Amino acid sequence: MRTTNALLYLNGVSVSFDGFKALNNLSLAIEPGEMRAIIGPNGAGKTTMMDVITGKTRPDEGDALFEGERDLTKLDETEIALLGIGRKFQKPTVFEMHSVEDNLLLALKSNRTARAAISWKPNAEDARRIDRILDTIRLNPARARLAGSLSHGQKQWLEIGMLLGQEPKLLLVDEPVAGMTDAETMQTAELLKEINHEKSVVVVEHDMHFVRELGVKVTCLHEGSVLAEGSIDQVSTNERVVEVYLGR
Ligand SMILES: Nc1ncnc2c1ncn2[C@@H]1O[C@H](COP(=O)(O)OP(=O)(O)OP(=O)(O)O)[C@@H](O)[C@H]1O
Repeated sequence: MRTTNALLYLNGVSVSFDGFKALNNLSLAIEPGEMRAIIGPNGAGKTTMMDVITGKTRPDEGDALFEGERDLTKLDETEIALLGIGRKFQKPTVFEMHSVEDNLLLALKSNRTARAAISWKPNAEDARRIDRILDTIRLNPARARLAGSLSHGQKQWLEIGMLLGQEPKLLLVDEPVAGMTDAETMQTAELLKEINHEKSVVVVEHDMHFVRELGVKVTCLHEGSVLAEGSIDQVSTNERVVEVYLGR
């Protein structure tokens, strides 16, 4: 097996559905501490890539190495989550009838093994962690509110907070700003930049204002492989990217 210093290294990954190649020899490396934005037209393979990283989909070919040694293609979804890869899906799935704070407590609790979770009581350290997360996700003033009463954007932030409660090393975030107001979108960029001080992040997003605001390296996928990679200015002026994605 190859050795790599990358946190996440996809090498020649292919996935076919009924003969259709959703991923086609995809190679990509995310460095430790990096935040990467992934863009690309509908059907480019972004979700399938996330599914391979999280063990939901097994590739037909290729490796997916985490921290240089763990082959994600040999692990199941739970094992991959325990390794420190957390995923946030597009639609928020917070517990609407619980308070913001209790949602975060539940996330901390579910981070325990089933046996340890039964008798788990939050201690002072857990309380500090929840305070920190609430500050990061801008929901400290709303900590006692029912999650169901939050705006769509706030629910997305709460779910990002719940993900942080699991203490992942790498966060995968799928279209976080879809349906957000412009102000929420810009705040989400700030929030992810803060999170990136401590964690690596891969964010899939169509909103190019948001991607520009992130100010990170961008990868454009097309037909299951990398079409272009570089700064937002390099990628957004790439002729092929304009042709297949931005110019539509
Ligand atoms: N389980 C499946 N069975 C059959 N085809 C699938 C399956 N999952 C994905 N595909 C196909 O694979 C291709 C890649 O899909 P994928 O969802 O990864 O793209 P995407 O880049 O995430 O698109 P979007 O921006 O619309 O979310 C699409 O053509 C899709 O129809």
